[in-house]
Amino acid sequence: MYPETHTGYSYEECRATADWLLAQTAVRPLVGIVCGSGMGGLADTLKDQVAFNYKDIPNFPQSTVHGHAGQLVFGTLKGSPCVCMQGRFHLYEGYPMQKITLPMRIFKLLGVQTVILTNAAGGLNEDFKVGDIMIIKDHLNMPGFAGNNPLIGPNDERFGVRFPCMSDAYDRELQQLAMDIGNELGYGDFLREGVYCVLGGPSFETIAECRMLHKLGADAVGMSTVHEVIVARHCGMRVFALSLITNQTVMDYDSEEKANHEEVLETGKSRAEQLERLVSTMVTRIGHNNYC
Ligand SMILES: O=P(O)(O)O[C@@H]1C[C@H](O)[C@@H](CO)O1
Ligand SMILES: Nc1nc2[nH]cnc2c(=O)[nH]1
Repeated sequence: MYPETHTGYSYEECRATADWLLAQTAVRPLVGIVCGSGMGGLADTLKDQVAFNYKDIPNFPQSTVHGHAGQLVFGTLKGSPCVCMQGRFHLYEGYPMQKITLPMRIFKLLGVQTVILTNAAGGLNEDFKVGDIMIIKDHLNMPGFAGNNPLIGPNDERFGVRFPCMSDAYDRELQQLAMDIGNELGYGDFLREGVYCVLGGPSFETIAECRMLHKLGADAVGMSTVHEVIVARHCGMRVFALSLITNQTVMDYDSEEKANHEEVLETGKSRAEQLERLVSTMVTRIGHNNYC
């Protein structure tokens, strides 16, 4: 009934992957973290690490992008048990959406309650600067408008309902917590909030596309996160996400600027320490069983 590309992995296959991982580590993570381009250093801050190469994990895809190491790292962040994806999967790598988002279901079956996602994004909001950290309050799912959603295909109720709500995709308590911590850490000058728009990539946007996305209400544009968020919410995990504004998108035909991946990775490096401090402080302050 459904084409092969829309069937994804079964509940039993996801369970087998999660059980394989649980058998090899004593860490029982309550928080799952996904590192964006150039932000993999976050995983290095975990203590008592047990790390797995993606190629060794049953059913896992491989990372093919520079700046995404391809390791799943278990450990503790200031005493809190976590699992961290040092490298994520993108549509443009050629994987079906069900494969890109498989790790969210594995997180859920490992016992994760809260997912923290980071990404590199181009700034569309003219008030944003390179190096700003944007707390994501909502998203525009452009591939979704064209009928590409990771939940297309048979729905297994053991993961979640057929028609999940997305008006509460980004947890408001966690957004407030991030804002409070950011202000305490003195990040007020570069901490923002806004709407993230996902496109398929890998080409960066044209000037006309950037102008259109801005008019549609997007503050930043990228190539990830949204599909993971949809699957994480579908299976009932709380979600917090942030974008590092690694480049300002080009909106002007007189501009000489050109988006490039090297700049993205450079900005990631230059903000790595602040980003790591924000995320690790959040992890220590997140309550579980749905309380903050
Ligand atoms: O994984 P993220 O969303 O951080 O990666 C962004 C989008 C592309 O993969 C890459 C472009 O430089 O960075
Ligand atoms: N689509 C898109 N993704 C990005 N990732 C980092 N910068 C950008 C950008 O300008 N556009």
